[in-house]
Amino acid sequence: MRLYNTLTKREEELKLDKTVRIYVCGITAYDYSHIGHARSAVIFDTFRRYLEWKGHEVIYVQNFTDVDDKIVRRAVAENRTQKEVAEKFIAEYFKDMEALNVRKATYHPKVTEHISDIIQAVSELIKKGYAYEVGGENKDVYFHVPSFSHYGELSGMSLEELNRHRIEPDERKKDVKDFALWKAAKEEDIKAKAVFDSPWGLGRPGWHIECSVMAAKYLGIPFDIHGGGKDLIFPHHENERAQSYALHGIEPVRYWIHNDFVTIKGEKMSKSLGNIVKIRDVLQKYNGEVLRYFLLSAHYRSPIDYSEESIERAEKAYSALRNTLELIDMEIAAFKTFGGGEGAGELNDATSNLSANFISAMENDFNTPKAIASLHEFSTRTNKAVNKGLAGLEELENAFETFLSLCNVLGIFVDYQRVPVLSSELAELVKEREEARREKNFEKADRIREKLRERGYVLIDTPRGTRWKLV
Ligand SMILES: Nc1ncnc2c1ncn2[C@@H]1O[C@H](COP(=O)(O)OP(=O)(O)OP(=O)(O)O)[C@@H](O)[C@H]1O
Ligand SMILES: [Zn+2]
Repeated sequence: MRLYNTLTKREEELKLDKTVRIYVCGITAYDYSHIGHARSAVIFDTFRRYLEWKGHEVIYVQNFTDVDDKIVRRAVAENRTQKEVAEKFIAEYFKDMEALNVRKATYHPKVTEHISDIIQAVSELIKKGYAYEVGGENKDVYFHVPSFSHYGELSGMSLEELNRHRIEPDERKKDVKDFALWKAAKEEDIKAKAVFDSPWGLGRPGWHIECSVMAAKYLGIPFDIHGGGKDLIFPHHENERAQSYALHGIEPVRYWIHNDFVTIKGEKMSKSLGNIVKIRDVLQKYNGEVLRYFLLSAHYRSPIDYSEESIERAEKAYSALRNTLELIDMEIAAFKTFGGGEGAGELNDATSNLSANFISAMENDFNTPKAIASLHEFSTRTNKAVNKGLAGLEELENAFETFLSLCNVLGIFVDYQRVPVLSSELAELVKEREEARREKNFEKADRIREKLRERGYVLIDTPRGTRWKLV
């Protein structure tokens, strides 16, 4: 599989062992999640599903930032604690993710549950000469950027550009680029109960150190893949790499993978711009799988623009795939109930093309829109073959299995309920009804239709005979 690596800035052949270790930055839990957050979650969940489908074991870690300025601000405004705010939005996040078929990670570590690991890492960075303390009773600790010679390589920023970014201004810093590993407690932090005891007094971790520490703890260093939205490349991932490299003395991550944004009228969806669409707002109107399909319908390294029209288009396309799945399944159930189904093998070619094209798209920088196009090509061909009565039982079963398993790789139709084979009693009724229709006894035909509906089946009349599905 080839993937674009942000660190080397080119596509590379992924070299993976049987076990693949992935870390993806999670949300800062201070508000409901929007569909920009959903994109990152869905893309990396799909990546995980694909690797598992290929036979890998995936250890997947996604953190929660549960202590941070924005959480503290909200807690103080609402007279609550940091923990209360974070716990609420973590629970809401899980609800949203469930609707999108985003599986739980192997581990979902939280910052507040790793304070002692973080303190240990910060102490070590000081000991190794990469970090320094400033201040009085409660101290700040900064990472000294000039002490790490590879700084800037991930984001590809020059020293000049880096010096222009005045993050965390503090005249006590030795260099403008230095960033916080540990932050001395402020009044607000104490109010929100967001402070911890440390060798530097009361305070809390800076943002970046959490990911270095939790990734190393759950995955070991180096690990295979680090993901996140592209807004995280700088400063978050640049700083994370610096910390981990300094701590472990080696390149900490083998492949850095970043997704582009969900935009709205061409602008990044973000809380600060006030143009967000919450996941749950979309779910009011659309099935979670439709939103998921929409998010996968663009290449992960291109922006995707959300609008009412674009999600509606996704819904139509999603339904077309679902209809084909059902069409195949109904045909299988009919053959299994009534016999017949010798086909000319017309579908076998469509199925093997589907497999080949889907895999080649995914292997080529995880091209989900191309993979989706291969599903639609298959769908068109299959609809034609089935409707013309050219598809036999064996080829249909083969087509069904392949099609569903590839859709499941994308995380759609994961709870698909098979169309059942009819019991001999119900099969007899269906035959009687066909007979009644031939005799133009529509009253009887309707009575039988009603009877089957009561038993949970909807009947569909086709030129090839009766088909049915679950109500
Ligand atoms: N519009 C977006 N499109 C795609 N991914 C996004 C978008 N906004 C955030 N992400 C990604 O979602 C994950 C969680 O982000 P985080 O909680 O830091 O966002 P945030 O800073 O609270 O969001 P916002 O940008 O709205 O303030 C990160 O991987 C981030 O890159
Ligand atoms: Zn992170």
